[in-house]
Amino acid sequence: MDMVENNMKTKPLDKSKEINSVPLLQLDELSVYYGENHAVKNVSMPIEENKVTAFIGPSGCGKSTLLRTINRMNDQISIARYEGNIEYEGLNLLEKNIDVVALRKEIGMVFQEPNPFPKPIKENITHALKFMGMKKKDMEEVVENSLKQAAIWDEVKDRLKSSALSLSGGQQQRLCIARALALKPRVLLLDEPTSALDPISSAKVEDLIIELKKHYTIVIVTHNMEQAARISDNTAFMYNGDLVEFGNTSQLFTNPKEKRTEDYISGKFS
Ligand SMILES: Nc1ncnc2c1ncn2[C@@H]1O[C@H](COP(=O)(O)OP(=O)(O)OP(=O)(O)O)[C@@H](O)[C@H]1O
Repeated sequence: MDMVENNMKTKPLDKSKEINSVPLLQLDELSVYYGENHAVKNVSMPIEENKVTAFIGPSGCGKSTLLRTINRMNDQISIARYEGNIEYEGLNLLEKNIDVVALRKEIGMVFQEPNPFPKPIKENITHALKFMGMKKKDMEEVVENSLKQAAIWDEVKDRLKSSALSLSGGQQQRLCIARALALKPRVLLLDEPTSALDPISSAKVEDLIIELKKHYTIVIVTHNMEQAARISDNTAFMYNGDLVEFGNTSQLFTNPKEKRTEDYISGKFS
């Protein structure tokens, strides 16, 4: 996908936080400010391809800000500004000339509250495809495939013309995931995608995330440490804007290197 006017080279990266494979995204000395508030402080970490990376940490530590910076959602906040690099395919995604619309197709996002359009189920998928000029017969295939990938096809295939708002919260969230998948992203950013759902719906979304990582790279913000332990391969623990510890999830949960990580995962503070 062509996301820039001119191809550009990024400066050499700090590889100190790198893990075994070549990462799809590399965050390098990334800082995000809201006015004077330094919300994310010099974060460097890799995001591996076809893995689930979880961001955990107490409320206000900068998890969502970090997530939203990856596909430039924070551009919509006038007082937000950032420094550093997010390297992806040889580009720095924070450069001004990045086409953020193309970027958000390639790095899609699903939010905490399911937010389907108040339109028929099928139109939730086809809405963006129409704008992209896709032919009707190609759309049928994309609708079916993306609903199947989001593990909701069997539940909706006979009611595609019903309003998306007639679905349960968990079904709505899987529809939102299908809507993001229809744009053929490489990366999915999930901001607490199960926190508004009941346990059964949450479990379905967790199963779906594990299935989706075969084809997509997933980054998830979660307050739920059991969830991070269950579904993620790598975990970043943040505290007060700092990346305190990053590493393999089972290692971080069973043998954390930092005292603050240990205190957080053992429930000494929340
Ligand atoms: N739109 C905004 N405008 C100004 N400041 C913001 C904005 N969004 C977040 N912040 C500030 O940035 C810091 C980090 O917030 P952020 O929402 O990223 O944390 P979080 O770890 O995701 O929290 P939570 O778990 O409660 O969602 C906080 O100090 C917060 O007040």
